[in-house]
Amino acid sequence: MRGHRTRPVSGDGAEAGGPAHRRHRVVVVRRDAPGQPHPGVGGEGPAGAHIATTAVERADDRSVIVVDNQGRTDVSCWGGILSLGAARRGVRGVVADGVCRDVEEAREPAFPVFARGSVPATARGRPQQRSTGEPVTVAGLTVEQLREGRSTLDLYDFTSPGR
Ligand SMILES: O=C([O-])CC(=O)C(=O)O
Ligand SMILES: [Mg+2]
Repeated sequence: MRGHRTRPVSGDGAEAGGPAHRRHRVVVVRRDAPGQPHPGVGGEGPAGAHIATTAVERADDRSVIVVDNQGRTDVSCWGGILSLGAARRGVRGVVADGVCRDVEEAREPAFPVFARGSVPATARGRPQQRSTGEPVTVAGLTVEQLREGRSTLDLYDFTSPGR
């Protein structure tokens, strides 16, 4: 991701991965392209939840949240309230293919935010969240959320010991 201009905006970058022995899962958020408002999937459209709040609700201390805002830099896709909510749930960090705001509000909970930079412009009333939990392509990489009961070994077709 660094090679694609995503950089640590808040927190110690080394913290985002956490201890190597822990199994992390990824909660992914996909946003619509600029100028293409989406009617919403599963109640997450214009009348639905604010950006990434569903991801925060679904995440826990094994989670890294990935936000696909298609590299958009004119409006944020992550902010201080989201950082606070995610930090309280123990989320390990967020990687946003876009920009964030309220960077200083992520510092106090020491919540790691990786983004393309920061911008003051709120996401409120701007592009709408399309879905949570569906695969996304971020900086050329497809990121898929692990389903309950699956481990990273399954992604490589390895069999977990004892199965
Ligand atoms: O509206 C936004 O861009 C998000 C925001 O400020 C926050 O989560 O605090
Ligand atoms: Mg804010």
